[in-house]
Amino acid sequence: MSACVYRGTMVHSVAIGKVKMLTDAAIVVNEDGVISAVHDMKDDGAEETMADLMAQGVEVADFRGKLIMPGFIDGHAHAPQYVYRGTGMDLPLLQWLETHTFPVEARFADPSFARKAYQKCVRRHLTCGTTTCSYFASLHLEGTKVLVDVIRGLGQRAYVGKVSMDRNSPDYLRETTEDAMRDAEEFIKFGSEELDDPLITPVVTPRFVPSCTSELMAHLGEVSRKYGVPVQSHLSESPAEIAWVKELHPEIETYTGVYKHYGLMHERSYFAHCIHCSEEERVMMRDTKAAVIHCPSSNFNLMSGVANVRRYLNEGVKVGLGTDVAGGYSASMLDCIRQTMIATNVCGMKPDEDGVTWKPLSYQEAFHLATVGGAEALGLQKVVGNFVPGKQFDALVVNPSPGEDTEADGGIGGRQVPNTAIDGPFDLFPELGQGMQTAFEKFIFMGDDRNIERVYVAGNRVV
Ligand SMILES: Nc1nc2[nH]cnc2c(=O)[nH]1
Ligand SMILES: [Zn+2]
Repeated sequence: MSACVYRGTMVHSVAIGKVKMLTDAAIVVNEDGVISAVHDMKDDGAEETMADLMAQGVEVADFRGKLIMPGFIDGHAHAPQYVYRGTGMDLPLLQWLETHTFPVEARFADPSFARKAYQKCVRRHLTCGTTTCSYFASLHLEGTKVLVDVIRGLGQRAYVGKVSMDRNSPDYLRETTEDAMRDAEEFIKFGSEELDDPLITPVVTPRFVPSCTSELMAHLGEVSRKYGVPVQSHLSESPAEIAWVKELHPEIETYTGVYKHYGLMHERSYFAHCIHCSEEERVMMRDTKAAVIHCPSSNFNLMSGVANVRRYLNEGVKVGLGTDVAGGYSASMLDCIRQTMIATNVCGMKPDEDGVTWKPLSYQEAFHLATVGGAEALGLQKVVGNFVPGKQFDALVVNPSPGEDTEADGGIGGRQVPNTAIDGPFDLFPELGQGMQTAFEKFIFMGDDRNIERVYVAGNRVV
C-alpha cells in the first residue's frame, strides 16, 4: 500500500464523553497503514506541509464535506446465528438457545454451508462499518477455520473463537470433553502460530458455564495462559441461567467466581451481558481487569434485563459494546449505540433498588464505548479506536447526504419521486446552522450503511 493523506472532517473520541471534531483535517497514513500525523488545515504551515507531502508523491484522498471517523468495534457477535437474525425473538434465553440456536449452529458441521453463510455475515458487518469484530463461531473446528478464511479474504480485523461446549446441549451439538480440549487448543495454535496474521486473534471461547464441564474450563484457562490469548464468554445474562450456574457449582459463591476459579477471568477476558452482577462480582471484574461487553439489543429481545453501564464505568470496569447477533437482530453498531441510549435512559428513569438514580450516558459516551471502549475491552487500545498517531487507520468515510451528488433521474410517469436507493436516511438544513457537528449527531441516531461510503482496515480499503 502507498502512503496516503485523508482529508475531510475528522471526528473521534479522545476520552469518555469527549468527542473531538476537526472540520478540515488531514490524516497522514504511512505504507503500513499506521497514522503518522494529523494536521488541522486551519493551522499555520499546514498547507505547506500538505504541499511537501504531495511533492514526495504521497496520494491525497479528498473527502471534504464528509466525515472521517474510526471504524466501529463489535465486542460480541455469533457468526453462525447471522442466518436466523431477525427471527425467533419470542423466547427467553435458555428456551431460545434450545429452540432456535442449537439446531442452526449444528448446520455449521458442513464447511460449504459455513462458507456461504459466513461470507454473507462478514460482508454485512463490514458494510455496517464494523472494522473489528469479536466472533463466536460454532463448536466445529473446520467451520471455524472457514470463518477465519472468509474474514481474511474480506479484510476485517477480527477476534475469532471456536466455541467450546461439552455438557447440557443436545447430542447433535455437544463435544466429548476430550475432543473439546483437543480442538480448542488446536484452534488457538492454528490462529496464533500457523496463521501469524496481525489482523486475526484466536480467542478461547467457552460458550458459558452451563455448557462446559469443570475439567474443560480448567483446560481452557490453562490454554489462555499458555498462549497469552484472550477469553470471551457470556456472564450473568438471565435469572434462570444464573440459578442454573448456582445449581451446577454450589461450592462457588458467584457466577463470576466460577470463571475466576478456572483461570478464565483475567486482563484479556471479556464477557457479554453482565446484567445482574453483584457488587462482589463487579469488584472481581475490576480487580482482574476483565471487561464487560454491553449487548442492549439482545438484552431487550430475550427479556434478559437492563445492564447498568454507568455504574460499571463509575466503578472502573472496562466496557465495550456488542450486537450479539442473533440475540440482537441488527449487525450494525449504530443500532447498538441507539439501544445503549435507550437502556441507559431506562436506568435513569427511576431510582434503583438501592435508591440511586443513575445519570444516563450521552450519545458521545456511547460512541466512545463503540470505538475506544471496545478497543480497551479487547486489549487493542494502542492499535485502534481513534486517530491518535501511531494507531492503525481503521476508518469510515461517512457521507451525510449520499443522494445529493447523484443526477436526478427522470422520475416515474413524469412525476418526481423519492429514490430510496440513493437518498440518505436523514436530511440537513444548513439554513438552520446544521453543519458537520449536526451531521455527526444525526448519523449516530439515524444514519445507516447508505451513509458509509468507504471502510478502511489498517489502511486498506475493504468496502
Ligand atoms: N445471547 C446469548 N447468550 C448465550 N449464552 C450461551 N450461549 C448464548 C448465545 O448464543 N447467545
Ligand atoms: Zn452471545
